[in-house]
Amino acid sequence: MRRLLTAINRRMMKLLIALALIAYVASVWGNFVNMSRSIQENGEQKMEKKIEEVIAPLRDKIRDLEKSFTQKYPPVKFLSEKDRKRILITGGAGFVGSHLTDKLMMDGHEVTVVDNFFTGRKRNVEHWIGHENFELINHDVVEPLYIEGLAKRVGARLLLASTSEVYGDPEVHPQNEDYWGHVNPIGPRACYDEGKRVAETMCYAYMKQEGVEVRVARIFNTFGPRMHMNDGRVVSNFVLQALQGEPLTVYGSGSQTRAFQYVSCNLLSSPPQGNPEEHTILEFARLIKHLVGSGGEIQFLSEAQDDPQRRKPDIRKAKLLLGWEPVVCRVGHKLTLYVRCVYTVYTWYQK
Ligand SMILES: O=c1ccn([C@@H]2O[C@H](COP(=O)(O)OP(=O)(O)O[C@H]3OC[C@@H](O)[C@H](O)[C@H]3O)[C@@H](O)[C@H]2O)c(=O)[nH]1
Repeated sequence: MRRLLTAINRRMMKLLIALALIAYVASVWGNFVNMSRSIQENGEQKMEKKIEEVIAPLRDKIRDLEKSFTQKYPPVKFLSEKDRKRILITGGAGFVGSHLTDKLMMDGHEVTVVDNFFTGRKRNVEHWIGHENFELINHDVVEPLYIEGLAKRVGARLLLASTSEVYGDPEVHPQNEDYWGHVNPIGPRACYDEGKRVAETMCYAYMKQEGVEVRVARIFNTFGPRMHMNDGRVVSNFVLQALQGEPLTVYGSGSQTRAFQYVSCNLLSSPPQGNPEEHTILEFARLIKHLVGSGGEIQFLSEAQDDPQRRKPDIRKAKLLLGWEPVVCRVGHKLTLYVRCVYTVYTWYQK
């Protein structure tokens, strides 16, 4: 009996040991499985993180692309086939050109912009990219006669964007359409001034010889959003200098005058184009200083050679024949509107 019990106990012992062994192996195995699972999970997380890092910028790109597909364009008028014009704007991605592009697009015309992007910027017209009425071509129109030839071939009317610089340092004040100007042909400003004068000459010669319809707009000092910050003109210089707390650089005594025109006023077409509200450069410097509220002093530098001393457009003819006058910086509203316009540029630069 004792022997039987001992045998049973022994068996039980063996069984218990076997069970304990199995439990031990199972727990070791369980730990091993857990460990390898957590290693795997860790690895997966790391991998997921890496994939996410690679994918995130792609996802942003896709979102941008989707946005551009569903892009909302500025409101465009509907024009019938008969009234809708096909218009080519050379330099249409530049400062003035892009505002003209906006106006003509919103008026419902088909606009093709050709620009070599030397000074023009794609972002100035990017809000039209993809619109069915809009085309953007990167091309250098080196030869104005090419454009005149094109105008002749397709029977188009040609508008030349000329400048008040064709009057040089004027001896007639204010300057009207009939004044021939007073330009130093070998001075530092000559290339620009004479370049525009010869462009006018060629357009008129082409009109006489080939019967191409030509218009010339002599644009006076223009400012507004999309102006180049570093082109050295007085509006950009003063606004930037004031924003950076630097002295405002006035060339000469500052008694020379200009009549500044807000860019959108230019687009109502009439030669010459400008705001007949005349200010001295010193007044203008004080105005900017006051607006920006900077501590920058006014610094007088030496006078620029051949700098026109007085400039202001005579807009009587445009008013009489075309009913045109600047609407934003209108005469009579003096400083309030004028300040608002300068402020627009200031906020544009701040952006
Ligand atoms: O930092 C400056 C810059 C300019 N000026 C003065 O401010 C006046 C205006 O100078 P800008 O260079 O802005 O403009 P300008 O009138 O000389 O020429 C302008 O005229 C008509 C446009 O067609 C031309 O593109 C533009 O250059 C000038 O008397 C100039 O000497 C300063 O006193 N300080």
